[in-house]
Amino acid sequence: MLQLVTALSVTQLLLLITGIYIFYVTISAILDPLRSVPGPFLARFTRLWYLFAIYKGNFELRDIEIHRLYGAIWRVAPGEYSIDDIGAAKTIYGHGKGYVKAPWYWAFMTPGPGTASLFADQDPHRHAINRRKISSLYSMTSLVGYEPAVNNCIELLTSRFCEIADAGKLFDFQHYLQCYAFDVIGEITFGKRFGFLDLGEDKEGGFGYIANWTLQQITAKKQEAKGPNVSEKETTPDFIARLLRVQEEDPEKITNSDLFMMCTMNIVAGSDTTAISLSSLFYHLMRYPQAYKKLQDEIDTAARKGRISNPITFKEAQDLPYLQAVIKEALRKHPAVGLPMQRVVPNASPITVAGHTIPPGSSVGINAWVAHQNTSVFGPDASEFRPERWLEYEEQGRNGEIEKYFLSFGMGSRTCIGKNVSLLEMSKVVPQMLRTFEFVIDESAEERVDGTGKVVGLESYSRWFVKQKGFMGRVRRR
Ligand code: HEM
Repeated sequence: MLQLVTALSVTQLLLLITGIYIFYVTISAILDPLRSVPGPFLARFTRLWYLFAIYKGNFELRDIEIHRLYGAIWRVAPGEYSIDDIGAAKTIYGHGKGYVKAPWYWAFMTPGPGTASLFADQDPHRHAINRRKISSLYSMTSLVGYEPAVNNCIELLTSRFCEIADAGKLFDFQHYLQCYAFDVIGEITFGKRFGFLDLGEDKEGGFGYIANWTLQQITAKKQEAKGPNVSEKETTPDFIARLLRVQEEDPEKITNSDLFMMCTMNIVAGSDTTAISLSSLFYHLMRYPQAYKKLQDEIDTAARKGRISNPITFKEAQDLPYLQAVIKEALRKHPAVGLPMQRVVPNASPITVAGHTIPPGSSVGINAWVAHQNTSVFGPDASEFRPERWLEYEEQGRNGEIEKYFLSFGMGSRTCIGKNVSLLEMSKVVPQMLRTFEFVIDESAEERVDGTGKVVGLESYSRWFVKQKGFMGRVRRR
């Protein structure tokens, strides 16, 4: 046999390998116990269909479209399924159900043995230990300490918008909201901004730039901690200072690689997501003038009656019901993550969706974009931006029920640890901007239209995050 193979030319060998591969995937597809699950033909045989669909940059829309065609489940790749089922969400993401993150998350792993980013870790035990180490830094009580950092960045964003308003310039909203989100998370994490708002521009270099910057800040903070100014050390409220204090007491508890991982995670997971959500919020306010006016009235009335300070505190912002409904609706309408959040079906807890029992080892996930367009949960107007729906759910006592399918921050044990931080950033910046400026979308903004010609949102580009582009607008002082 070996002699036969070695006698083949390179072309013949390649043809043989291709033939064996095609035979293998065809037999696997025929014998697949879930062959009745619908989906694109190619996706039965290869992951390439899924990879290509993601590469095109608008998978979230494709996912909605295909669910409309096939219902609650379709195959994205062999052994991998996209699900749209509120009952399944509890099983897939519920605490203690044993559904771990799928191998897809390896793409986000940090190099190095024994280390794993909190976001990508597939080991539930190690993940729980690491999450516990830092969860208090994201708690509501810790947030008060981060408010001055947010205030500083709001002040800078206000200065940039004043300059743009006075120059009568057209500007890209997404860009400035991105600068804001990066600088806030920089200041919260390291007590130091990236400086994007100071310059009005961000820096090229992606993850490499962030990793370098993080290392520099950790080194600087460690030096500072060794310095004589102990009183400053004790009052500094930033994230890294708190971690260093824990490390000093117990170096085993927070290792150097923990420090690096936790700080970079804040930047990587917390900046684009917040900028995307804020862009969604400002875009929808401008496209739904009634909602804009209602929010403006709520803020102006609260300011007139002295119910909000300048700058507004997080506590005061939480007491503005329409503002909170607008934030939630912006998160619902344009979730930051645009792919199904895939988990592996465990032996102990299989799942049945639309009559299909999915075997252990398969990958299943729900895409927040699909969930949030589900009309049986969010009503026939699910595709509309209507903040009032959140106030109605509350009145009807249905909040708990709806929350089960609100997936902007994920769900269960892997739910977003930075949720409160992002709500702090959003809740403060929106009223501050609206009481100072008037925003108008420009006709040159790039928008998505559906098959009927209806505008459905801003043009976006997605791989994992669904990032808006061409969000051009104007700002005037009020
Ligand atoms: C509006 C802003 C944000 C959105 C929409 C968002 C969304 C999400 C989602 C959907 C997940 C779960 C992903 C999955 O299951 O695959 C997640 C996890 C995570 N997020 Fe956020 N996020 C936001 C802000 C932040 C901020 C500000 C931080 C940090 C300060 C942060 C840090 C993390 C971390 C560390 C995880 C992994 C948690 C774990 O696996 O235990 N996020 N986020």
